[in-house]
Amino acid sequence: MNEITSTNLSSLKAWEDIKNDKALFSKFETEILPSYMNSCRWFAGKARTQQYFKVASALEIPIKDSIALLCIVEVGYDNQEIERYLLPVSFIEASQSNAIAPVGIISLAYINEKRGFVIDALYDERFQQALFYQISHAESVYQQDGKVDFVRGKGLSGEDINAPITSKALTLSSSNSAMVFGEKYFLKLYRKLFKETNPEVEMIEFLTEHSDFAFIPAFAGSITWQQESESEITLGMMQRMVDNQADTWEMTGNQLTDFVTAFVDKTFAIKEDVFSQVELLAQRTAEMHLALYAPEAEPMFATQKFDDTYRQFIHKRLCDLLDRRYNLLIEKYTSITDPVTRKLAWDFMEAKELIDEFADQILTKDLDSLRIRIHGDYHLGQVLATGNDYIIIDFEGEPESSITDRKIMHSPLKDVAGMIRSYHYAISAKMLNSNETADMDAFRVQTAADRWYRLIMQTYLEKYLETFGHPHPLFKNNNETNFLLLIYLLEKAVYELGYEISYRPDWVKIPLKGIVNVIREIEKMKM
Ligand SMILES: Nc1ncnc2c1ncn2[C@@H]1O[C@H](COP(=O)(O)OP(=O)(O)O)[C@@H](O)[C@H]1O
Ligand SMILES: O=P(O)(O)O[C@H]1O[C@H](CO)[C@@H](O[C@H]2O[C@H](CO)[C@@H](O)[C@H](O)[C@H]2O)[C@H](O)[C@H]1O
Repeated sequence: MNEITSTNLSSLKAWEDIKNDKALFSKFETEILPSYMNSCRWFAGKARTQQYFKVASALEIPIKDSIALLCIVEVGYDNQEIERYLLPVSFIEASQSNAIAPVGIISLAYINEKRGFVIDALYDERFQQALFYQISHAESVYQQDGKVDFVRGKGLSGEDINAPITSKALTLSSSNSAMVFGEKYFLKLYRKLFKETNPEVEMIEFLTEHSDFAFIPAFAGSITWQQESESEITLGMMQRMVDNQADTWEMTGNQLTDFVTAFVDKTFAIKEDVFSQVELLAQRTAEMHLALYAPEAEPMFATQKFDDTYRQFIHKRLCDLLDRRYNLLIEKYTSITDPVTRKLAWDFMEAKELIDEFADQILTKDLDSLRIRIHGDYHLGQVLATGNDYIIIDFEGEPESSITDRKIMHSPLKDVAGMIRSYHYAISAKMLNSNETADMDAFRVQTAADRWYRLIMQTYLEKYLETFGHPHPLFKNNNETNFLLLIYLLEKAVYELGYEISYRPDWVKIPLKGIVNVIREIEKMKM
C-alpha cells in the first residue's frame, strides 16, 4: 500500500456531492496528488520540475450506489508546459477495501463521517462494471461541461450486452492502465490525455469496421469526452482480449538462446521454424498495410503522395534528431569507456557530411511511392504471439511525437524499418550482452550476429514485398524502396540512440551499430 501519512482527506459532504467541497479539492491537489502521481508507473513527468497539480475537471460517472469522478489532472512544469492525465477516483468504505490493490489506494479519507479510502477507481469493481455497461449500451453521460460518450464497436458480442461478466484491473508496467472483462475484453484507460482523438482508436476502429484484417484485437468500444467547441479527448478503448503466450520480443529472445548455445559449440544454426515465423510476421505486416491502403477512404485514411510538405517535414525531423544526437554524443564522448562504442560513435560523428547530404536527397529525389497511415511504433514488443499466429497491438504511435505528428502518413517502409531495427536489437542484445559470449573473441561474435541479422532481415523483407504482388501498389521501384528504407532505418536508429543514452547507456552501441550499417550502405550507393 502507498504510505498513508497523517495527510488525509475529510469532508462533511456526501461523496456524491464532493465536487462542491473546494477545501477538500485544494488539499487533494497540493498534498495528495504530487506524491501519489509520482509513485505511478504511468506518470511521465517524474523527471521534470513540477510546479502544480490541479483537477481541471471532474466528470461524474454513476456506479452502483455512488459515483466515480474522472479527474482530469493538469500538471504544470517549470517551462510553462502543461500535461493532462486521467485519474478516475471513487470512495470506498474501510470495511470494503481489502480487495483493492495497494497501488490503487490514494488517500485515507473521512467522508460524511464514514472512514474509508479515496482510490484509483480502476481498481473499483463498481467502476469497471459501470464502464462495461455504458459501452455495451452505447450511452452518453451528460456533464456540466459537455458529455462522456461511450461507443460500442463491432468486436463486442451481442450476447455479452446484458449478461453478467467478471472484471478486474491489470497492473501493467506501461504508460497506460487496463482492465479485463471475462477474459474476453481488454479495456485500456489512457493516462496521458491529448486534445484530439487518440490515433489508436482511429486505427483500430478503421481496421475493424472497414477491413477484413483479423490480426488486431477487434474494436469493442471507446470512451470519449466531448466538450462544446473543443476537440474531443479520448479516455479509453476496449478491444477483444488476446489469449497470448508472449510478445515476439520475448519469443525471439528464446529462439536466440538456442542460437547462442549452438554458436558457443562452434555451430552456426538457425532452426527452419524461425524463418517460417519471421515470414509469417512479414506477411501479417504487409496484410496490415494492405488493409490501411484505402485510396477511396475518408481523408484521414486516403492515400497521399510524397508532396513537398511531407518531404520538408521528414527532412526537418531527421535533421533535428541528428543535431540533438550529435550534441548529446559530443557531450558524452569522453565518458564512453567501452572501446567498441567509442569507435562506433566516432564513425558516426565522422560521417556527418555524408549523412547530411543523404538526408537532403529526400527534398529533391524523384519519389512516386505513396504514403498511408501506419502503425508508427512498430517493434517486436508490439506483436503478441498466439502460438500459431500474431496479433498486432499498441497503435498509439511514437511516444516522443505530438498527437498531430503521430497521424501523419508515411511510407509503410517506416514500419518495416522499425521491425528490422527490432531484429537487430534482439540479436545484438543477446550476443553482445550475454554471459555465454562474454569471453569469446568480439570479432567472431559480431560476425555471427551480423550474419543472423542479415538472413533474418532478408527473409522478412522478401516475404513482406512478395505479399503485395506485382506491380506493388505503394512502392514505385526497387531504387525508391531501398532509398526510403535506408532513410527510415537511419531515422529510427538515430531516435533510438537518444532513447538508449537516457534509459540504457549499456545498450548505446546497438543503435550506433545500426547507424554505422546505414552509413556503409550509403557509401556503397556512392561507389
Ligand atoms: N487486446 C489485448 N489482449 C491481451 N493483452 C493485451 C491486449 N492489448 C494489450 N495487451 C497487454 O498489455 C500490454 C500493454 O499494452 P499496450 O497496448 O502496449 O499498452 P501501452 O499503451 O500502455 O504501452 C501488452 O504488452 C500486452 O501484454
Ligand atoms: O514500446 P514503447 O512505445 O515504450 O517504445 C520505447 O521503448 C522501447 C523499448 O521498450 C524502444 O524500443 C527499442 O528497444 C526494443 C527492445 O527493448 C527494440 O525491440 C526496439 O526495436 C527498439 O527501438 C522504443 O524505441 C521506445 O520508443
